[in-house]
Amino acid sequence: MKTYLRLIDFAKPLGGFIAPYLILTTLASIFSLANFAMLMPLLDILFGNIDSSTIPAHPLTLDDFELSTSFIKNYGYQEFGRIIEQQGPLTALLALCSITISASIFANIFRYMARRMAERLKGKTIANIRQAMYDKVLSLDIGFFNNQRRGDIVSRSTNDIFAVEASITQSLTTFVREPINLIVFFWALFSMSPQLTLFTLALIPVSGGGISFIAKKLKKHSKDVQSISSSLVSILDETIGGMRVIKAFNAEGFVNGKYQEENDKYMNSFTKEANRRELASPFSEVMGVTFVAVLLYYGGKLVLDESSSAPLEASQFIGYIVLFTQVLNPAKAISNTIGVIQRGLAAGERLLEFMEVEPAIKDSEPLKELTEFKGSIEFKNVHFAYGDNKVLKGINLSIEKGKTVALVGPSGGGKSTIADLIPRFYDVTEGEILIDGVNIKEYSLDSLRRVMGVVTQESILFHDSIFNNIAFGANNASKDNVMQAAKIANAHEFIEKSEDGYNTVIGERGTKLSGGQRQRLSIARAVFKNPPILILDEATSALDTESEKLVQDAITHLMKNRTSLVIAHRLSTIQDADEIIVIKDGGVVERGTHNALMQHDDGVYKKLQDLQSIS
Ligand SMILES: Nc1ncnc2c1ncn2[C@@H]1O[C@H](COP(=O)(O)OP(=O)(O)OP(=O)(O)O)[C@@H](O)[C@H]1O
Repeated sequence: MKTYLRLIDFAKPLGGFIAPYLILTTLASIFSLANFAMLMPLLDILFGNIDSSTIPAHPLTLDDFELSTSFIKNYGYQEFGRIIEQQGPLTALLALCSITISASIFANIFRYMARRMAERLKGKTIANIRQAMYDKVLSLDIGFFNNQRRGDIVSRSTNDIFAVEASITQSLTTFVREPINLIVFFWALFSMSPQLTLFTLALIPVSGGGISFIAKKLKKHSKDVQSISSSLVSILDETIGGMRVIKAFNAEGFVNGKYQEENDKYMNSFTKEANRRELASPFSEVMGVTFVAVLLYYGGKLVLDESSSAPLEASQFIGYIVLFTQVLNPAKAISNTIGVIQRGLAAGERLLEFMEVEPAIKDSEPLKELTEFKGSIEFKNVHFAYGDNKVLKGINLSIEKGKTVALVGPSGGGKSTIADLIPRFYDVTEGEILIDGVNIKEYSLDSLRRVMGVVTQESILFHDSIFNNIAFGANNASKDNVMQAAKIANAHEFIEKSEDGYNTVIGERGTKLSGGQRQRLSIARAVFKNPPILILDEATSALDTESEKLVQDAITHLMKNRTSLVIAHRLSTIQDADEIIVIKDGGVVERGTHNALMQHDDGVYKKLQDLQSIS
């Protein structure tokens, strides 16, 4: 119930929905009741039970109106009697049929209007949930995504949202609409024969109990189906992302086997769930027919037994049975909805579980704004671990304003991790990082990240125009500024040659561009942002000489007049750095200028340098 109430929150505000929906539904229900009730006078006209003798000695007028079936019946029969007397039974039949059609038209107009409202609510709910999911994804820290499969999140935001949406809106509409139908129809049934109606009411809990038992059984399987289907999305996502490798390694069969295995699991779970779900329908069907049969027997006895205290006319009894079948529909709808809700709740729990994840990195109060970078970035005895894996062990370093510090060292030593700590992609586990003497945790994340630009080893581009990729995150960027940034990053020329220039849409993750072009766009993006601090994970090693020179030039332009932390893989690029820090196994093993480090004959830097000059 708690889950349900929290999910309902996404459908809010409900104020504008409930009242009009209630009114429209009540009107629709009253008109359909009128529609079905016409059967009784119809039968009575055919059997000759209505004629001029049904006009009482003191005819009823509308002043005598009261909301009871007996008034409506007597008044109606009196009027039909009049028509038969004056114009014959055929005209009365015609009048009756016209009333039936009109009632049906009105019932359907109101029902349609109510449905439109319900659909709008559905659309709104789904949009709200999607937005909340997306907001949550954006708010989470990078570390979260290391442990979570992407497909799982994608699946939650599609399959689970649909299940939740169906269950919430269906429950809201069913639980508003069907009780009204039940009240209206039961009111009619009750005033036609209290005895018979009390009898049916006593039977309802029996079928209700059976149906809710099945609904409970449904819930467990739904959870299995949802989680397997998200695993399928994950595999598909990984397959598309890794298509080159799959093909190059002839691994189609291998990945297909994995997919098939999950798919079979899905099929089995799905079938199990569907079998149970489908059981609900025949179960309630048989229940309904049994109901009617019991009712036929009991009601038939009342019709046949002339001496009964509450005798029933045959036409009334037939009318009663028809109305009663209409009561079964809402009852069935309610029981179906219980099944849908159970499924929705299983999906809803998964969604809420995701929405409850607190980002590990967030602003702490009171906040300081880092408006301008004035002095230095300092690492003081910084330790860091990914879970239990201790990666940094007591790093001390300082980058003065305007200087360039380069990190070099063997792969896996912790260089990228050091870089990730400055924009707080991760938080230190021990020690502190200061900017202008203040712990970076005291600054707002927004202002901290505003003063720095990050160029990563892998150029991350979005499926959008080149213009928007360069001006990423900025509203109303001017064409001149974007072009200027592209020129500095040596990207202007190739952009101009692309089919639509700056408006060319690059494929997903920039697949339509070469590696060097992608990197120059990433650099242009950093130039455009124009941050005082630059964090650069160099990736020139993957490029050919021509392209590398263009990228290297771009980087040199980018670093001009900035404070930079550069992770260098090609040592030739950082020889002019103010300080070179050699990182190995999570610690600083050497530091100094290029010339100073080259003096240590058996130093790590010298060895790395020698290795690279051989290759
Ligand atoms: N997201 C992560 N989750 C867990 N462990 C990680 C994660 N990223 C890196 N590591 C581990 O942390 C250690 C340091 O990695 P890091 O990427 O900082 O090294 P690096 O010096 O930048 O290496 P390279 O030069 O190859 O890029 C490695 O042992 C790596 O396995």
